[in-house]
Amino acid sequence: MLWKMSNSLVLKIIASSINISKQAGVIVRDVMKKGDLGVVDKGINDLQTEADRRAQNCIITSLSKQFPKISIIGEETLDPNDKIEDHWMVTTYDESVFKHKCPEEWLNVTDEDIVVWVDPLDGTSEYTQGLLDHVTVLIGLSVKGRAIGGIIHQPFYNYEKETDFSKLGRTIWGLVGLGAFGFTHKQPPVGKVIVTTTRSHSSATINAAIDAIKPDEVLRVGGAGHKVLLVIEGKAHAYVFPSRGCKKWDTCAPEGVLQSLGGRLTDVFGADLLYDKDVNHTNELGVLATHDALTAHPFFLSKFTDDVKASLLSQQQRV
Ligand SMILES: O=P(O)(O)O[C@H]1[C@H](O)[C@@H](O)[C@H](OP(=O)(O)O)[C@@H](O)[C@H]1O
Ligand SMILES: [Mg+2]
Ligand SMILES: [Mg+2]
Ligand SMILES: [Mg+2]
Repeated sequence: MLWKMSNSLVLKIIASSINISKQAGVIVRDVMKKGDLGVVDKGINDLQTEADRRAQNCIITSLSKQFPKISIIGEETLDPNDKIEDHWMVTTYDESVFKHKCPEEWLNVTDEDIVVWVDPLDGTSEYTQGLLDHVTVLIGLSVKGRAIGGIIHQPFYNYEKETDFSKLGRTIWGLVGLGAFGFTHKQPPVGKVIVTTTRSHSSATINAAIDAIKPDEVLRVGGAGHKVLLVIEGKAHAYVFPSRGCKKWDTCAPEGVLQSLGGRLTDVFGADLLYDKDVNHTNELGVLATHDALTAHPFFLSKFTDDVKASLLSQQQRV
């Protein structure tokens, strides 16, 4: 136990969150298997299911038990009287994380520096429509307001080939300074431009921004986590979303993983997203995520016209 105690707080949170995300994935699959999704309408085009509620209870209860002094912010507003089942409490670590040396920059991080952003089920609308590979569980780690790592658990990975529900799923994690694990990192094809964007929250501004890029292909899919997976697996060069609506819990884990691989996620103006505990939860000025911080990111940023930027600023002012 002593060797575990000597690990950095950052590695411990990641190692714990990996196992917690897998349990949340079990919950998400179980609710689907039972078939009663318990859908609640939270607003326009914004659903919550029993799986969102149970998975968030699992994640928050487990993380706050293990790390009582860190800040944890989850997407769902839950009933404090919800029943927490015993097996939702995860206290184990993914031991493989401790084979890595914590990057020096994260060695002295303290509880007060940390905010964990939790999206218990990203892609809820797609979950209710049976687009199961769009669904992820996101646990993002921010330190002093910046996303530095995270877990993207995809509970239905392989569902088109694998019929045994208990064998489904994969867990990708990353930490800036260390890299990302649990999948094969690929660069997107050279000589063409592929972008991914929303399938269910489109707008004239988003379409105008995509037209200006003149992409060879547009992948309209659900889930912020899923879109960033497309970028890190080389299926898209960029996730383009010049609109408000995406939240900090949608972007923190994907940003942490993407950055650990040399990619970048910013708003449409190229500014870093901030993840302090008192920050506005909405990414008001949109999201751009690209596979490469140095060349692709400036290229896509340069394609946002003044009209697209003005539209985002005017939406922000109306809030
Ligand atoms: O966790 P949920 O509510 O499913 O997260 C949403 C995001 O908030 C939303 O931005 C995404 O929109 P698009 O798919 O239209 O880009 C949605 O897919 C979910 O990830
Ligand atoms: Mg939601
Ligand atoms: Mg989400
Ligand atoms: Mg969600």
